[in-house]
Amino acid sequence: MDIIFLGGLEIETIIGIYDWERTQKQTVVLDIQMAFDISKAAETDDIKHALDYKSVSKRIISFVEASEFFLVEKLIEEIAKLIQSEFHVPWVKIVLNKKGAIRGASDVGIIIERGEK
Ligand SMILES: Nc1nc2c(c(=O)[nH]1)N=C([C@H](O)[C@@H](O)CO)CN2
Repeated sequence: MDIIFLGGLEIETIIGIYDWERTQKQTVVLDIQMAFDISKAAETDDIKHALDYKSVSKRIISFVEASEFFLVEKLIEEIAKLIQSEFHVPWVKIVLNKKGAIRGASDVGIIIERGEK
C-alpha cells in the first residue's frame, strides 16, 4: 500500500494534567503516515480520487485546536479514529511530540499505528 505523509504539523492546544496546563495552550507536533492506494489518482490526475492531504490537515488542526484532553494517549487515539473514519484510511501511524514537556529532553511523546495496511 502507498503512504501519504504529513510531517511537522504544529498545533496549539490545551493538553496536560497539571493546573497550569488547563489554561495555557501548548504546542504538539504531529508526524502522520496514512496508507492509501494512489493508483486511481495517478491514473486520472484528479483530486477527487486522491486522499487530499490539505483536507486532512485542516480537519486535524481544527479538531486538535478545539480539544482539551488531559493525556497525550487520549489525544493521539482520537486523531487516529478521526483519520480512519472520516477519510477511509485503512492504516495510520502517528507520532505525537509534546516538545518541551520534560525539562532536559527535547522530545517526548507517543507513537501509534492503527489498522491494517
Ligand atoms: N504517559 C503520559 N505521561 C504523562 C502525561 C501524558 O499525557 N501521558 N502528561 C504529563 C503532563 O501533562 C506533562 O506533559 C507535563 O510536563 C506527565 N506525564
